[in-house]
Amino acid sequence: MAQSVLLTGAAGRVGDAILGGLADDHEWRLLDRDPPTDDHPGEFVVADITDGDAVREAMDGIDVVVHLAGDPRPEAPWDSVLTNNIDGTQTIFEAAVDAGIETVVFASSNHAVGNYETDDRTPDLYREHDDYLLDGTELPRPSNLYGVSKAAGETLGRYYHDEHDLSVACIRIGNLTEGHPPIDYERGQAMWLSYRDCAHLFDRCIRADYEYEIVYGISDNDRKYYSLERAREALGYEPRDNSAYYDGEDRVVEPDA
Ligand SMILES: NC(=O)C1=CN([C@@H]2O[C@H](COP(=O)(O)OP(=O)(O)OC[C@H]3O[C@@H](n4cnc5c(N)ncnc54)[C@H](O)[C@@H]3O)[C@@H](O)[C@H]2O)C=CC1
Ligand SMILES: O=C1O[C@H](COP(=O)(O)O)[C@@H](O)[C@H](O)[C@H]1O
Repeated sequence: MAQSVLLTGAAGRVGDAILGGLADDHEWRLLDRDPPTDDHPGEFVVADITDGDAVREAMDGIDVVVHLAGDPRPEAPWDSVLTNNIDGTQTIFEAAVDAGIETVVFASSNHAVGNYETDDRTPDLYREHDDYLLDGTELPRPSNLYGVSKAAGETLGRYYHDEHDLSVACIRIGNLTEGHPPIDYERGQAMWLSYRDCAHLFDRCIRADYEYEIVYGISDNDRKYYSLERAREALGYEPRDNSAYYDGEDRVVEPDA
């Protein structure tokens, strides 16, 4: 069933992938502190996610919040992730409770668990023969302060689920790259998320019934070290892309990819 969705961070890359695939599938209200530069579906609210009043107003009549807004830089400094990623995400969850929203989907990151990639595991971890898999039940092990902020967002989601009954899905997104997997970057190929798999995954998060979930958001890459089992089971995610279908440059080597 089509839902009424508030998409924060709508002017960014993940927002672009989601709207590129799902513009006609839901009723969209878009929010970003940057005004739109292109055509977009639905209403566009220019606001900062740390502005509780503006965020609460933007949630009026909304069923599902997809929360992408934040500082996405792995090297982002503490003051920025504290404000945009931690305070901003808490503002979103609190406003969602006030507005009677049922479901919040949170854009977490591979960097929440980046320090499982220890020297003794890499680079084999990024290769097809290696069978080490993280499955979403492991403790956070952030690789930078940005990753700390994403682990904090997941914990905020856990709290707002347990105390306020929100349904929350945290998606540990890998490396979203348009058109083809990252070139000359094994880690990026292991955690590649194609645009169409990204749109499909967020569609499943919008439509499925769940309590609190942490899942990995990557395509079905042969090189993967993140399990997709929970995303398949809890959300019905069925990825179609695989970085192995490319030749390491930008050419498709599988005819049906
Ligand atoms: N692109 C990727 O491969 C990955 C992205 N993510 C997460 O997905 C989310 C979206 O990432 P991208 O689209 O790549 O980043 P982006 O920088 O392209 O988009 C983020 C958007 O959020 C907006 N924004 C930032 N702070 C805001 C604030 N305080 N109030 C209102 N709007 C604000 C920005 O204006 C921007 O349009 C981020 O939370 C990021 O951490 C996680 C893992 C991988
Ligand atoms: O969380 C994120 O992760 C991706 C992939 O990380 P990288 O260190 O391999 O580049 C990153 O591109 C994106 O900007 C970030 O938000």
